[in-house]
Amino acid sequence: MAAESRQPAGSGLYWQDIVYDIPLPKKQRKQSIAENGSSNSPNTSLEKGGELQDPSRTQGLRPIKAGDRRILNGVSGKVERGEMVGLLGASGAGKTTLLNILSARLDSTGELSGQVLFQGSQRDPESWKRTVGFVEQDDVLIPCFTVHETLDYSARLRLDSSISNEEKRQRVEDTLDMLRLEKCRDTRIGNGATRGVSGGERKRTSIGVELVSDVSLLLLDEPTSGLDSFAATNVVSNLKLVATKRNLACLMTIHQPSWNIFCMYDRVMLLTRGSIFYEGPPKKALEWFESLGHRVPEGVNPADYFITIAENLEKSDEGERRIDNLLRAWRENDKSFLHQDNEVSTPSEKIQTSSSSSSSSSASQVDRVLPGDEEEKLATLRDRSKGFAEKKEVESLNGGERQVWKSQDHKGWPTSWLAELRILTERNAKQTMRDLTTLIGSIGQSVILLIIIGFAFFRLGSSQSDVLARIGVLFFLPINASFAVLFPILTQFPLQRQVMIRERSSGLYRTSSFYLSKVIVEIPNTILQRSFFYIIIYWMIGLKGTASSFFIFMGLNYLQLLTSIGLALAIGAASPTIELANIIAPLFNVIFLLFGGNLLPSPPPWFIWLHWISPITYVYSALSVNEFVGSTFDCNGSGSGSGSSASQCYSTGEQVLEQYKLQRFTIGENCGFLVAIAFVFTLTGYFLLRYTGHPRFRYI
Ligand SMILES: Nc1ncnc2c1ncn2[C@@H]1O[C@H](COP(=O)(O)OP(=O)(O)OP(=O)(O)O)[C@@H](O)[C@H]1O
Repeated sequence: MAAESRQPAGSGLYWQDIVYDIPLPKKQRKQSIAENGSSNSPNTSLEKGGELQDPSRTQGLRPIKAGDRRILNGVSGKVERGEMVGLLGASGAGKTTLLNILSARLDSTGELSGQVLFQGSQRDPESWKRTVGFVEQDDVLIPCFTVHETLDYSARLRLDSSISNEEKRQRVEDTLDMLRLEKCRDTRIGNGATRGVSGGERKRTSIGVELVSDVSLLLLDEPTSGLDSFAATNVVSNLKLVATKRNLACLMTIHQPSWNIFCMYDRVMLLTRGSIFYEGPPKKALEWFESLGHRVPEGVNPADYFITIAENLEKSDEGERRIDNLLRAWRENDKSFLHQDNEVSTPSEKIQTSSSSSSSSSASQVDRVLPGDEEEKLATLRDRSKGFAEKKEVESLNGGERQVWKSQDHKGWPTSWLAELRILTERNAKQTMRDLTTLIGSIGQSVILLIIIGFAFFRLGSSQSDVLARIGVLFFLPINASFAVLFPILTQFPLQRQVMIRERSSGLYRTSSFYLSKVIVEIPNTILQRSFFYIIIYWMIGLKGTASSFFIFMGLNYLQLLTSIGLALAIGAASPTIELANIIAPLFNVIFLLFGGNLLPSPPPWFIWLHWISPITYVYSALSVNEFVGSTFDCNGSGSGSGSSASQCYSTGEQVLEQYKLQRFTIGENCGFLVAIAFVFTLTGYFLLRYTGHPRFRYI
């Protein structure tokens, strides 16, 4: 394949002959395979559509297989250090897919080929995550933190432990300054529920999160989407400044930019149907398209116009021919362009590249890779590109403007496991304490239930009806705790999990330190919140009342809280969204409730295991043993005994335990089971998080 022999090299990111095919939807796939014979045959039905849909024929790329759809058609390009390049195209053109391929974050669907080189070599999976900054379209930030705190945590987690705290603080200040975030440094990020920074400030904060470390390459997916034109211009002009100052290679996708923004790029790449139809300085695009007969009408934004003519919105044959011509013209130009320095050749003339796009024009010496597989040419190319990189570095230092940060070793983890744990625990604790809605909601719920349960079972005595009330309340308390613990954790965990996935994609920390920090914060938080409930309810209800039984009551409830925290973390780890978590959580609670008490006197044998894994089984049993052993009750004239009939009387607590089969295990044994269940649930959560929250990379 052509790509194998052409190896570009340079100071930035290069990609060559990227081809990406995905399977068609099931029905169309079946039909396509049926028409073409087998899934390994070339997709002839696509070829009938014309040259446009068969890039493999003209470009020497692999053919599209039956049942597949081509998303990217042999796309090549580059971004040099210090350069800001815009990737434009209509919706569905393949911009995000290309960005995902370049950042190595493409999912495992589809067949991918081509080459991506960074600074002359293939991307090294060991260091790539920390070399590239990737700003996703949707900001994943923690709403309760201020802009400064967000960047500060990012710096502490991203920067090497060899960098002093003072320098880390300085980098945060520099980043705030560079992205013009000074004015809102102490404003919270906010979300739909609480007002925070503006959309543009939020986006610049997301960019700052990546920039605070010394990434060499910044990829951004639609950083201006959802912003008004002022905020969008602001974001792009800031990025331009940062790319120059920090000598960053910066590539961003953008949808419908204003002409003003369009002209800010050093170079633009226009994409349609997975193929490039223009690449070069933005202003030269006017001449290029005019030479093809597409003069921008008066009053129309040229950037919009270029994208529109490469779309067949009218769904006509003429539209198809127009797109065909645009792609063919660029492909033909592209070939002659391979041998040009600083020039964009049009079919009718050669257009000298403007000197204003200095970085791209110098870079264009290595812009296109020489055809053929001659090693000598390749070596020359590498030398030229390295010379270019060195020259730029010297220029930057002489200029004094550029901000050169001490480079880190991008391999391995930035900080030690203990430092990760400390920073993440601090961040988690702060987040939990600041989530006032959840905190007030949980406390409010506890107070209401305290009043209702407390008065419903107020000061139980020793009558037979109070015996049943005691049994009832000892079953109800763990059930209530299970619901009360699960939901607050699950309202926070999915967002934290999302942040974790983003941060782990940048190689910031290990899953174990993140997860342990969560456990460390949740245990005291839950225990503190629930303690006042247990203390008050114990005395309101009038349970046994001895010191030892009170402390055992508290201890047993705490152990049950640990099982609920473990369950919440396991559900949260497996649920990508709050919605899913809120569907799964009640399911477990209801199952544990149903099989954990006396609701089913004899559970079906094939469900008996649910009885044994339910924490309610053990806590209910232990609470009952704690309450009833040694207690005596009034019979009020009814006969004593251990029978189950309503007329029978329980005169001792032991009779109650026997009747309800609650004395199978001692309190100590029940505690052992609860500890084991809490441990298994928590550990399951860890493995689920490791599996579901594992960032996946795909290199070519
Ligand atoms: N894994 C996938 N499964 C199904 N379709 C996919 C997949 N990946 C990409 N596509 C399709 O590839 C095409 C290009 O998608 P991509 O997201 O790259 O477009 P885009 O140019 O970024 O569009 P937009 O500006 O709307 O985000 C779309 O038609 C999309 O549906």
